[in-house]
Amino acid sequence: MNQVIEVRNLSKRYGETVAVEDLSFTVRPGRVTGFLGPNGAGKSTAMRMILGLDRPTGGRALIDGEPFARLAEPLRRVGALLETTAAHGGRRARDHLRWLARSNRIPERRTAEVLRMTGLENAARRRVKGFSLGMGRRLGLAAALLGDPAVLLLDEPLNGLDPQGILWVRNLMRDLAAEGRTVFVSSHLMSEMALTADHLIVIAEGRLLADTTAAAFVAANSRAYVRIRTPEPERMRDALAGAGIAAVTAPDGALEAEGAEPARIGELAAAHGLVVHEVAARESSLEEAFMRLTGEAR
Ligand SMILES: Nc1ncnc2c1ncn2[C@@H]1O[C@H](COP(=O)(O)OP(=O)(O)OP(=O)(O)O)[C@@H](O)[C@H]1O
Repeated sequence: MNQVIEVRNLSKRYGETVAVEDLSFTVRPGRVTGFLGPNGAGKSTAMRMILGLDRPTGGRALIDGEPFARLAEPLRRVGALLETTAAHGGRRARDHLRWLARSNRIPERRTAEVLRMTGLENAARRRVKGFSLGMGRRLGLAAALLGDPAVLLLDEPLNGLDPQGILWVRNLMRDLAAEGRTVFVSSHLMSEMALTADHLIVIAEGRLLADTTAAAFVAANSRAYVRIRTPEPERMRDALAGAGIAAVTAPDGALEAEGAEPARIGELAAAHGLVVHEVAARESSLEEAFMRLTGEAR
């Protein structure tokens, strides 16, 4: 079993709306792959097609070389958490999992294991309709883990979780990948994925924008610079240029200089008799880089 998710020229249209357009990528085991895109980018639609819940208008998605619909006992091969994953509200958490286990010939003792893994032991006998959003997500994860699957697809698993819950899910995903599983997780937050994912697949408006390691994305998109505020920006810019330091003007009129430390800039200002109101080392955020990248798609 190679545990690879393969998406080839996948497209989906809803009437006039293009949800996914000619998307191709491969998701490999042993690492967390983040599936990133702004709201409405087509992440959920692509995941639903991989899981055989939506029919593509073009292309195909394969898991272990087969369409999901052809996998025998799918819960034992692929665990999925979708934004719409729901349990019957009147059911108790444990009974919901037992019912799922029975339908996939999964031993009943596994339900206690996944309830423990997801921190729901004490809620096992509670009815699902009384669950908080975070507990519902935990129950969804418990269901995804039930069949001990080698492939996991998680659609926005961090939504609705408190900081503790976010940390817990992040560690869980990393552990699952370290065990050699394929972990494919969608998010609209770059900052979150930079902390969790080893590899990134970025889409906007249904199209692929980047397929890269998270480290390469961070290196390519984080920019260190020094922000300088002065009443004489033109003279400051000349002084910087004279020292071979390039600077650009920010929308608020401050200068942003690259390739020099704040101390060097302070010394230059003093040497030229320039008044400065601010000299600060800054780094552009990944969220900005992500917005630039996905914004350019428009
Ligand atoms: N059943 C549907 N009928 C019509 N249009 C749909 C349907 N499902 C999705 N769409 C449209 O397809 C596009 C992609 O939606 P999708 O939910 O896949 O995006 P997403 O990246 O998962 O966004 P989000 O982060 O908001 O969940 C959107 O324009 C959406 O309105």
